Amino acid sequence: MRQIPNILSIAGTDPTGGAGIQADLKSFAAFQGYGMCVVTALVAQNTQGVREIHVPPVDFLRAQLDAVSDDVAVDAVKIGMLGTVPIINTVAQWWDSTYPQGQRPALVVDPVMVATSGDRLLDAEAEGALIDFLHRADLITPNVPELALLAGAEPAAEEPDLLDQAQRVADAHDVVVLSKGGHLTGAEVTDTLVFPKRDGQRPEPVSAVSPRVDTKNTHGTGCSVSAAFATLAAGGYSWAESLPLVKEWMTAALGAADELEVGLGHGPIQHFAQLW
Ligand SMILES: Nc1ncnc2c1ncn2[C@@H]1O[C@H](COP(=O)(O)OP(=O)(O)O)[C@@H](O)[C@H]1O
Ligand SMILES: Cc1ncc(COP(=O)(O)O)c(N)n1
Repeated sequence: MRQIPNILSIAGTDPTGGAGIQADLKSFAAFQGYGMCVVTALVAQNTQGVREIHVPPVDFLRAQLDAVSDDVAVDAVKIGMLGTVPIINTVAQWWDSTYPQGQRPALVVDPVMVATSGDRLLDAEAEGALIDFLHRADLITPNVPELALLAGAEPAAEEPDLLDQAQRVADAHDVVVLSKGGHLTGAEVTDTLVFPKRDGQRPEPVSAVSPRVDTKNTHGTGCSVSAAFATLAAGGYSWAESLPLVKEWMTAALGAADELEVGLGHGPIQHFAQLW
C-alpha cells in the first residue's frame, strides 16, 4: 500500500471554499491523503446560495478524467455533484472503461441533489441517471432528503424510518449506505452504516453518535464527510473503522466553525480544528 494515498474528487466547485471540490481537498489533507480533482461544474455560489452553474462540454470532462487516470494510480475516488444526465453518463463511461474489474479504486458517492441553501444542484431529469449510477459505488452518503428520494419515500423524521430507507437503498444497489442524521432534530446526531444483504445475511449496522453542535455553519459537511471516508478507505481502513474517526473529526470541525469568519450565510466548517 502507498504510504500517502492518492484520492480523486469528481465534483463541482464552491468559490468560497466551503463545499464541493474545495471542501474535498481540505478533507483529503486533514486525513493525510494526496488530493486531486476533476471539475464537473463551475458553481457561482457562496454561503448564502447558488447563483449560476456552468457545466463543461462532456469531451473536456472526459479529457480531465483521462488526464488523471492515464498518469496516476488512484487509490480512492469521491464523487459529488454530477448535475446533468450527460455529465453522469460521461463519468460512468470513464469509470467502466478505466476500471473494468479487479483492482478498482474504492468509490464513495455523495448523491448531491440540493445545497444546504435549498438550491438544486442536480437537474430534476437527472435523478434517474444518478440512481442508475449507484451500483458502481462501495459507499453512498445521502442526507435525509436525498435518502428519501433514493428510497422513493417521504423524508424520515425519526431514526427507525431512516434506517429502514437505508436498508432498502442498500439492497436495491448492493451498496453500503451511510445514513446521516444531521437533518433530524434532537440533542444528538447519529450516523449509521447500513450494509446490503448478501447471501441472505445482513451485517449489523454500525453507528456513531455525537452531541448536536449548535451552529449555522454547516456548509459542506456532507462533501467533507464523504471525502474523509474515501481517504481512509484509500489508506486501508474499513467503513466501520472509519466511522468513529470521521464522526469525531466532523464534530470538532463543526465545533470550531464559528472561529472562521467566512460569509454571511451558512459558513464553512473548520477542517483543521484538530491540527491548528
Ligand atoms: N449540528 C450538527 N452537529 C453535529 N454533527 C452534525 C451536525 N450537522 C451535521 N452533522 C454531521 O455532519 C455530517 C453531514 O450530515 P448531514 O447534515 O446530515 O448531511 P449533508 O451535509 O449532506 O446535508 C454527518 O456526519 C452529521 O452527523
Ligand atoms: C459544488 C457543490 N457540491 C455540493 C454542495 C452541497 O454542500 P453540502 O455538503 O452543504 O450539502 C454544494 N453546496 N456545492
